[in-house]
Amino acid sequence: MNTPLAPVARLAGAVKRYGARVALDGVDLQLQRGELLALLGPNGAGKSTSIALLLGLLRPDAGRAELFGLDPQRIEARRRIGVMLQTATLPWTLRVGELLRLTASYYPRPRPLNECAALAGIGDLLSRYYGKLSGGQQRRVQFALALCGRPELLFLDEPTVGMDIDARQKLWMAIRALVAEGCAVVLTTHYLEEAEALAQRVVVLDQGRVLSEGSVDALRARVALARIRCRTGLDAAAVARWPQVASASCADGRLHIATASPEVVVRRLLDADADLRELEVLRAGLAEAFTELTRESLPEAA
Ligand SMILES: Nc1ncnc2c1ncn2[C@@H]1O[C@H](COP(=O)(O)OP(=O)(O)OP(=O)(O)O)[C@@H](O)[C@H]1O
Repeated sequence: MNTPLAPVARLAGAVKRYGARVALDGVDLQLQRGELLALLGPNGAGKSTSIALLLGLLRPDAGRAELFGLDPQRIEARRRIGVMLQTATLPWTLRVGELLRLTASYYPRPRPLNECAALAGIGDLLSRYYGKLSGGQQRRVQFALALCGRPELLFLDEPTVGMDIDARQKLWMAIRALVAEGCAVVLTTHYLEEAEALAQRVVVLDQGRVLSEGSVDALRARVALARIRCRTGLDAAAVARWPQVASASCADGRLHIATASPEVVVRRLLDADADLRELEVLRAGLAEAFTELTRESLPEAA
């Protein structure tokens, strides 16, 4: 019989307070080899604090944080991870190739420089000074630095902020290639389409607690919403008050509706507006599920 492998990262009942503020209130999460976990949640939910505990940058007030079954501050654990945080302080006066060689030298079994450059799409930037690159180019270099030690676990904290669409797509491809090699990834993002495109499992945090955990499909199913789009003269605010409508808003000249009862709402829309055009009914995406989940968790008084 196979013995289950120890998780590559684990928080168990993790509590973290900043003075009187409880940033994490008993969070459990686990990550296995080759798994991509998206950590989602509104601002202040506790995502960065969770990552800081797993990186050993902060210590939990109660509970445990482990990397590969070890204390995250142990060098044996740290050598096996790669990190791309939201802010990076790197020497501006070094060329990209120099930065990559320097960072790779800290690891016992680094990935060859050309391979890192190809994965991160920075082959043409190696002789440029880091400080003179654009924000999006700097993010790509930071990604190359995160993967150059051949990590078994990669932390990507909002990795594609500031990237154009092409750079984002290339980064997604590189992340998929790393996961296919067996690398585990913890990804935080506010772009829900990013989580949808990459994640096998999603953990939604809110106010320091795990609100939901499961596959992207399971999360969608839990919320069981559909999306309706159409061109209509109907007022979005009035439609939002219909009993079966979870939310309604106007964008790109169209009315966008989220509902658990699409058939009822479509019938009512067609009755209310004989000139209604371009009607579409789609399965809800992660964005609707996420909005619905975090809305449900608001206190009654709100
Ligand atoms: N150094 C600190 N001192 C005091 N409070 C803090 C500190 N860092 C975070 N907090 C608080 O802890 C809570 C969790 O913050 P955290 O940065 O983990 O959230 P987040 O989910 O990463 O948010 P964002 O999406 O905005 O990055 C918030 O209420 C935040 O205000």
